[in-house]
Amino acid sequence: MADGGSNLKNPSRRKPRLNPQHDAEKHIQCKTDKAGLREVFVSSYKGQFSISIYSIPACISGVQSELQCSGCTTGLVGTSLSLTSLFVFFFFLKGRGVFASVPFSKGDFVLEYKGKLLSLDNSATNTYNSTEATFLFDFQWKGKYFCIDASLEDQSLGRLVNDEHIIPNCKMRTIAVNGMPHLCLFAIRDIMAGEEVTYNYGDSDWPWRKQVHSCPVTTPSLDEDVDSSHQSLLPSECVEPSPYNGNTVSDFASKCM
Ligand SMILES: C[S@@+](CC[C@H](N)C(=O)[O-])C[C@H]1O[C@@H](n2cnc3c(N)ncnc32)[C@H](O)[C@@H]1O
Repeated sequence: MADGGSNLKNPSRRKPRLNPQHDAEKHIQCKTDKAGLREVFVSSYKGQFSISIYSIPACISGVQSELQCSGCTTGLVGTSLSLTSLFVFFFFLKGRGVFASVPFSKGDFVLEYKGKLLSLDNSATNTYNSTEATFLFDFQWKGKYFCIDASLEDQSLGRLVNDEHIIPNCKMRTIAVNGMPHLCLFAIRDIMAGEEVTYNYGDSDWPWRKQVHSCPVTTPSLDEDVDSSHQSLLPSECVEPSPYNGNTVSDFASKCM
């Protein structure tokens, strides 16, 4: 019987799967995002809004139906249900997110969280507004503290991946290239085409997590996970400056070979 040229019928002719670590290194060096991912603005009502109950933070001004955070622009707009209550409902819009347009397998490299690498050793003072601060990712590497500042709108996708602390499909790990750390997302389970790429932002009490989940699921884990998190940006902290006073380290990335 003719095999029709199908790789499915002849496994030896299938393209070998790239080692995920090498795949990550290749994309870091080429400074490109992987094919098979796309940016989507999450704007429909179908599960894209979360409803949070939260005490009224100091940065909120206004009364009753027009409460609005003076510093935040990430969808932090809410309506007071009761003047006497310390609680208010907020409707959070996720904004942009990253979706897989092809399937990914458990273990695959998915994306790099690109940005400026800042170190506590560097002395320049950076200040961020509340929106920019949501793109700062703190992590430890070789016993030192670093931060990836992804606040610049650079068209990269890693900075647009949203938080999911119960059933994330990716986990952040550090990958060293040319002696410098890079933050990369790897799939911790199979990801279907059409699924949103997510990871756990860390242990902060993020306001959008206040929604009720009826079916908690245990999160699978990988070794060598990075001990890291986005900087906490609770409404009451939204004008706090970044603790990082670092110079930009921008010359570590290799040119595409
Ligand atoms: C690093 S940015 C992610 C990209 C962002 N969605 C955007 O459009 O720029 C982090 C911000 O996304 C939003 N976000 C992330 N995960 C979310 C979630 N699960 N629910 C609601 N908003 C989320 C919050 O506004 C958060 O401050």
